[in-house]
Formats: sequence, C-alpha cells, structure tokens
Amino acid sequence: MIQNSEVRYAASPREVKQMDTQELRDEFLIEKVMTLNEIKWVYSHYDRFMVAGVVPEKNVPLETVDELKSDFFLERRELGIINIGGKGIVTVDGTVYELDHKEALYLGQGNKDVVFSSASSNAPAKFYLNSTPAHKAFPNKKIGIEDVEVVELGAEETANARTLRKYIVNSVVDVCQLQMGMTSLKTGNVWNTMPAHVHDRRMEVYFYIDVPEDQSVCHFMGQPHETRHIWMQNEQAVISPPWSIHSGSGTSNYTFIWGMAGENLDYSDMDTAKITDLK
Ligand SMILES: O=C(O)C(=O)C[C@H](O)C(=O)CO
Ligand SMILES: [Zn+2]
Repeated sequence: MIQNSEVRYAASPREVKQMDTQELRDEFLIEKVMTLNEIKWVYSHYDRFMVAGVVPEKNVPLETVDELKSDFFLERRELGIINIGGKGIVTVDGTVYELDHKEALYLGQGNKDVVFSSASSNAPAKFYLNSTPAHKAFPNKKIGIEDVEVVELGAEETANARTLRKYIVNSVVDVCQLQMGMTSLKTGNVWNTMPAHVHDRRMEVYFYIDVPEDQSVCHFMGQPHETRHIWMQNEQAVISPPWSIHSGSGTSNYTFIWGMAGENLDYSDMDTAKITDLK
C-alpha cells in the first residue's frame, strides 16, 4: 500500500498578500493531522518538510509515498515523533521504543521497518510526525521528559508566560536539519512567540494542542509589515514560510509543538520584529 500524501507548494509574500481567508487556509492550514490507523502526509515544498499524525488502534507501518520515489520512507529522510496520547510503541527494525505521553523519538536516515502501535486501545497513542531530508545517518534516540531542555519565557504582565521544551535540537540529539519542541502557555496566558520573529533560513510548522473545548487560537503569519491571521482549532497545524512570522493568541491557554528545518541548527538565530512595528 502507498500511504496518502498531499503536496503544498511554496508561495511567495507577493502571492500571499492577495489571498482571501479560504485561500490562506487552503495554502497553510492542515485541518486534520491525526488520523486513525493510517498516515496522511502533507508534503511542503518549504524545505521539503513533511507533517502527519497517527492514532494507531492496530499496527500501522510507516510506508513510503510517491513524492519520495524511494524504496522506503527513511531512505533519504530523518523523522521526529512526539506522542501526545496514551502510551505508544514504535518498533524500528526490531527494536522496541515505548513512548509515554509527551515523550519523543528521533529516527535517523536508513531505518527500514517502522511500525506504530498503542499499548492500549482504550487510550491509544497519538504520534505527531515531522520529517525532513537527511544527508547522514545519525543514531536513533528516545527523548524522555528528563532529557528535554526546559526554558521559561515571557511574563504574566504581557500574557505570554510559557514553558518551552526542546526535544529534538542538536544539543540533545544529533540531527541533520530537523528541530522539534513543545511550548505550553501557563494558565491565564495566551500569547505565544511574542515578540514575533522570522528566520528566513528555516521554515516552521506549529501544531496546536491542548486547546480546551469551545476555545480557539488565532495564528498570525506574514511579513512583519503585512500580517494575516488564521483561526485554528485543537490539533490543527499551520505551515509557516521562512519569510513569515509565526505567533498566536488563544482565547485560553494551550500548548503547541513546533518543528523546523532549513539552513542551520541554531535555534536562537531569529530576526525579532519590534511589537510596535507589526502591521
Ligand atoms: O513560544 C515561543 O516563543 C516558541 O515556542 C517559539 C518557537 O520555538 C519558534 O518559533 C522557534 O523558532
Ligand atoms: Zn520560529
């Protein structure tokens, strides 16, 4: 079986400036990330970044997709996995990795047989997947809660107090270009990534999770002087072009997983926009 995929081409700031609400959503929003017992990839032409999610109630193998023209998915790619559900199991060429809620796994180039499953079908795992092209085979590594680098950011006064957790960054695990982490807004705080930034060297994808029922997150994108917004619901993802800010405000607090790829692995290499310059 060839697994499902959908291609999103890269758009320039000039094109995006002309888009209406639906066009922006079609281009950048990924409405359904988590799928039951199958993997539906979105293949972005920004840095050839791939995004998917799977809720396995049975064994779900990682299969290649037509866009890759490869014999197996990880032939020329690396993969980051963060479990946001119940206890999950990832079997990689016979080695079993158990991932608890909010634990991660990095898989390097060259792994052939990867199978996703859940420890219990009553509380299935929810694996969020990001994949990028790889030039070298780095070792697989599980990143447990204790391995994560934790940074406290923002302040209650500016409604952006949040905890940023770096899972797949080069100080934690050797990678070619993939970076992944998770940021949680504290109760009563709503603004992520403010002051907003761009990094024209890397694209980014935000996956909003833990958004309470009946609440939403308004995600801001675009060049700092030409911003647009996309309203997002729980467990939806949004593609951020390298030239775009990526920041959001919620009607409550929430969490999001960020994933990046591109020119370098320097997490702090950002061009921050002055809040009062945003338009
Ligand atoms: O809350 C934040 O600030 C973030 O999580 C920022 C992202 O990690 C990011 O955009 C990294 O480039
Ligand atoms: Zn960023």
